Amino acid sequence: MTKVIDGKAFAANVRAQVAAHVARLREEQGIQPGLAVVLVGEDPASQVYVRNKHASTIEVGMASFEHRLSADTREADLLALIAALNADPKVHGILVQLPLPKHLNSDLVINAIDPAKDVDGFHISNVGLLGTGQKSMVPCTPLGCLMMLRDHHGSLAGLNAVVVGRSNIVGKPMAQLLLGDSCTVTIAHSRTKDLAEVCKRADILVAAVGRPEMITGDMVKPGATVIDVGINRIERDGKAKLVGDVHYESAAKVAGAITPVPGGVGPMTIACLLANTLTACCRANSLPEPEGLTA
Ligand SMILES: NC(=O)C1=CN([C@@H]2O[C@H](COP(=O)(O)OP(=O)(O)OC[C@H]3O[C@@H](n4cnc5c(N)ncnc54)[C@H](OP(=O)(O)O)[C@@H]3O)[C@@H](O)[C@H]2O)C=CC1
Ligand SMILES: Nc1nc(=O)c2c([nH]1)NC[C@@H]1CN(c3ccc(C(=O)N[C@@H](CCC(=O)O)C(=O)O)cc3)C=[N+]21
Repeated sequence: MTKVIDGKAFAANVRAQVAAHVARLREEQGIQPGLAVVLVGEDPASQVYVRNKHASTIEVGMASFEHRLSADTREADLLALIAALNADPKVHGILVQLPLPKHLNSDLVINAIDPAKDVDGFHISNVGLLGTGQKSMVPCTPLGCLMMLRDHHGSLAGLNAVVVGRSNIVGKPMAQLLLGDSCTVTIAHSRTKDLAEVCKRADILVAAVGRPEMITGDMVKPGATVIDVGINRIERDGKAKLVGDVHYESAAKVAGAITPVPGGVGPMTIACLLANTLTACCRANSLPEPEGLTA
């Protein structure tokens, strides 16, 4: 029987652990973790996502600071806001929603965030720390995937992992985390030859491509664990629908375990954002970090 990995339930459990830790921090230390989210422009998908994040932040007892800037915001003004958030002791985590409008240099903006407050783990310092196996802030989506994989497999050591996609926000950090857990890692991308054959070797197959239902059952090794990171809004039979990068129906027939979309990786991403904010707050105050919520 194929196991459906319930990311929604898993995420609820992570959020409950975060909430319990936050309550203790407030009672025992008088400290409230705070998360600032910066949204530039009016991309509708980003707006939904930012609203969800705000609600979850409040729900676990953290302070939420939202900054909505117009699409034509000047780079200097965005950098000034980041400098103010870096200096604000009530803010322990800063997230700048991506993608940014084209006239803004996202590398420059991300690298302006204090690495200790970079709860996305995108700052060059955190990328370097992760790559060298040092303590860092770990990107939320790959961290969520890792938590589900560890829960399902116990040890990942020696397993063949294939990550399809090499973006800085998902594919590359995912590969680093799997390597950190001693998988034999392959990173596939748009120039990979015979993608089906490469995927078919995977005990763990992570799809982060951004192409609706591209990974089909015939590309999956029988019994493999399939993690679907994709979030694609498509129209089918005249209705709007959310689908992953994996063709769920055919892949689920072959896989040993699989994450659905919605209800898989997405909810874990938000839960890990809260976990990272809590971790950042504990580090900022030289307090013990939450256990089981970091990589
Ligand atoms: N659930 C969640 O929390 C999150 C979900 N997402 C979703 O995950 C998906 C990936 O996001 P992201 O990493 O930002 O996307 P990017 O567009 O930045 O990267 C996509 C990657 O897929 C590769 N790719 C594209 N086409 C093919 C192909 N035909 N065969 C093999 N590889 C291909 C690209 O290769 P190349 O480098 O050669 O161009 C690239 O490396 C999206 O659907 C996104 O919405 C993203 C973040 C969080
Ligand atoms: N700086 C930055 N950090 C990010 O982590 C980041 C970002 N920018 N830009 C956009 C992507 C995308 N992303 C998602 C998070 C949660 C869901 C999520 O909760 N999805 C629900 C469905 C939600 C729905 O119905 O729309 C689910 O899969 O069940 C989706 C997508 C984070 N991203």
